Amino acid sequence: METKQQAGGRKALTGARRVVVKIGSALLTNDGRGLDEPAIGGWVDQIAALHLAGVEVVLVSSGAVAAGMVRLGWQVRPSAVHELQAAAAVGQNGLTECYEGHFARHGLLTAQVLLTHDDLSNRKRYLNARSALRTLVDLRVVPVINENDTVVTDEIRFGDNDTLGALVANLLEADALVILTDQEGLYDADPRHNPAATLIHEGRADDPAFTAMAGGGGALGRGGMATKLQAARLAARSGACTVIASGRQPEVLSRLVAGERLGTLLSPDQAPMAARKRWLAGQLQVRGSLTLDAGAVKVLQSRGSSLLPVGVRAVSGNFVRGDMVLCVDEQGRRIAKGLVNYGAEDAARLLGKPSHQIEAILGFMEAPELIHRDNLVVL
Ligand SMILES: Nc1ncnc2c1ncn2[C@@H]1O[C@H](COP(=O)(O)OP(=O)(O)O)[C@@H](O)[C@H]1O
Ligand SMILES: N[C@@H](CCC(=O)OP(=O)(O)O)C(=O)O
Repeated sequence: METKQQAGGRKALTGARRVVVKIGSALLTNDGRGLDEPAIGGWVDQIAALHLAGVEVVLVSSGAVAAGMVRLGWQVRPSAVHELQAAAAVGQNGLTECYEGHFARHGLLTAQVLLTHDDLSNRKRYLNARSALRTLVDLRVVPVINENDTVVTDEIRFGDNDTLGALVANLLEADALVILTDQEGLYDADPRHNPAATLIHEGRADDPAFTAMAGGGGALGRGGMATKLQAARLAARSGACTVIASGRQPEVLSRLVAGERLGTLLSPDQAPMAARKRWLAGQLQVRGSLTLDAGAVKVLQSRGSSLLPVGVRAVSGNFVRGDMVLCVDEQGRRIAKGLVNYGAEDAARLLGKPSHQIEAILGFMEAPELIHRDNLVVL
C-alpha cells in the first residue's frame, strides 16, 4: 500500500540504482565554521543505508577550501589563486579523513578521487577515469570526488562542484544527481534576498523560465543556483534526473529515495545522448567559433548533418585541427559545438566554398566537412 509520504510523492528516484550525491561548501562547513563533522556523519549514515539497500552512491564533496581556511585561521576567502590552492591542499586532508572515519563506522571503504577539467576533456583520460570509477563502484567502495584545486588554474577549472557532479553522473550513467545545499531547492527568486520567494517542486531541466530565477551563490559556495540548474541540464543528457534539496532536512537522502516530495526535481525531457556526444557536450572550453548561415543551422538541427564549409559565414578564434569550436547562428545564438577538421586560418579560406574545391584552395584535403557529424553535438 502507498504510504502517506508517497501519495503526493514522486517515483523518479524510487527505482534509482546509481546515484551521485553532491554536497556543497556552504552546507559542509556550516557557513564557514570548519567542517561540520556531526552533519557529515549524518549524511554518511544515510549513504551507508542506501548502500546496504543496494543503491550505488558516488559522492562529490566540496569543502576543501573552506575547511583549509579554518585550519589555517583565515577569516576571509582569499582571492589569490596560490592561496586558494594552499587552502584546498590543507582542507582536502581533513575532508578525506573525516569521510574515511565515518564510512569506516559502517565497514565501508572510501576512495579519494581528485579530478581536473583536463582529465575529463582528454578522451583517453576520460575513459580511464570512467573505468577507475566503475571499478571502485563494483568493489562497493564509495568514491569521494572533488576538483583537484591545488593544480588547476582559473582557465581550466570546473569552478563549482555542481558541474563536476553532473559530469560524474554522465560518466557513470547514474540514474540521479542529488545536489544537497543550504536551501530547500530552487525558488522562483533567491530566498536570501527575497523572503517571499516560493519553492519550485518540479519541472523540466531545460525549462528556460528557470534561468532567470536562479542566482549566484553565497560567500563560501561558488556557483549558487545558476550552476545547479546548468548541472541539471548536463545530467539530463545522460538521462539522469536531478534533485536540489536541503542537506539539513533530516534523513533527506533516504526520504528522497523513498519517493518523498522534497526539494526541486528537474527531469530530463529528451532521450539520452550517446556517450561520445555527451562527452563532446560536456567540454567546457572552446577555442573559437564558426558563424553558420540559416541553411546550415537548419540541416544541423533537423537532420544531424555534418557541417560543410559552404554553410559557414565567419570564423573567429585561434584554433587548430581537432580543437573544440562553438557554432553560432548569425544572431550569435549557440547552435552546436564540435571538433573541427581544419585550423582557423585554413577554415577562413574555405568560408562559403563547396567541399570539392578544398584541395584546390588549400593544396590538401583533410576531410570534406569542417566538422563531421560524429564529432558534432547540437546544443
Ligand atoms: N532561485 C534561487 N533559489 C534558491 N537559492 C538561490 C536562488 N538563487 C540564488 N540562490 C543562492 O544559491 C545559494 C546556494 O548555492 P551555493 O552558495 O553555491 O551553495 P553550495 O555550496 O551548496 O553549492 C543559496 O544560499 C542562495 O542564496
Ligand atoms: N573544490 C572546491 C569546491 C568549489 C565549491 O565551493 O563548489 P560548490 O560547493 O559547488 O559551491 C573545494 O573543495 O573547496
